[in-house]
Amino acid sequence: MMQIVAEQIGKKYRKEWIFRRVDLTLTAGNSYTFVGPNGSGKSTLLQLLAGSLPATEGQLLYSVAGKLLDPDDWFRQVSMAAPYLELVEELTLDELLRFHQTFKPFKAGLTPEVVADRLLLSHARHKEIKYFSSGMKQRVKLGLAFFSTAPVVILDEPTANLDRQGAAWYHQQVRQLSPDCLLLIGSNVPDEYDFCPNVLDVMQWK
Ligand SMILES: Nc1ncnc2c1ncn2[C@@H]1O[C@H](COP(=O)(O)OP(=O)(O)OP(=O)(O)O)[C@@H](O)[C@H]1O
Repeated sequence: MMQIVAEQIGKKYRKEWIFRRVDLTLTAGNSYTFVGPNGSGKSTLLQLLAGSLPATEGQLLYSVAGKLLDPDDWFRQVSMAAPYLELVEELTLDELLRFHQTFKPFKAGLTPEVVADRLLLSHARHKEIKYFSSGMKQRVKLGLAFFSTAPVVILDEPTANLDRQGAAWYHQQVRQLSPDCLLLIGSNVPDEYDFCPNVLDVMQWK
């Protein structure tokens, strides 16, 4: 079983501590939402937990069935969607899905064609991502996270840019995630995490 443990982690930018002494044990099969006001550190903490930003102090551990993973292999465990993570704009949707699949496989039976269909974007398969609307791009980012085999799914502001239909799609998909995955959300919108029993306020780590 996948587990992420944070021991006394802290992050400092220049002279300002964004958070300190964060102790967490995040276990597969659960979802956790990090909440807090704008600028409180939700995105920074999610990027640390994803292993994509280094901590200033403390230690982060990834383990599977009690066995520690090499930090170089963490990225394989994680699929992350966030407004600040860009898609490759020059590719068509079809090309992007094929490219993505080469380093993060989709779940069994999900071909790029099926994924495009699940994204409600079959009509846009041959359109370059740069011509997608912000809501279409957001659906693609979420889909790459939802449909990959990575056991850790991290969603920062998942319904940003989504219209009502897009938000309904998000709710439907997030509830269909495998019960064994570890889901981490960063949010200020209660509707985005109404299904999530573990809500953690980042202000406690100031
Ligand atoms: N690269 C950086 N250099 C300096 N300061 C940074 C950097 N990235 C983030 N910060 C600061 O860290 C703090 C936390 O930012 P972060 O984006 O994690 O907050 P957030 O809770 O996700 O906010 P929001 O709800 O607005 O998305 C902010 O004060 C921000 O200015």
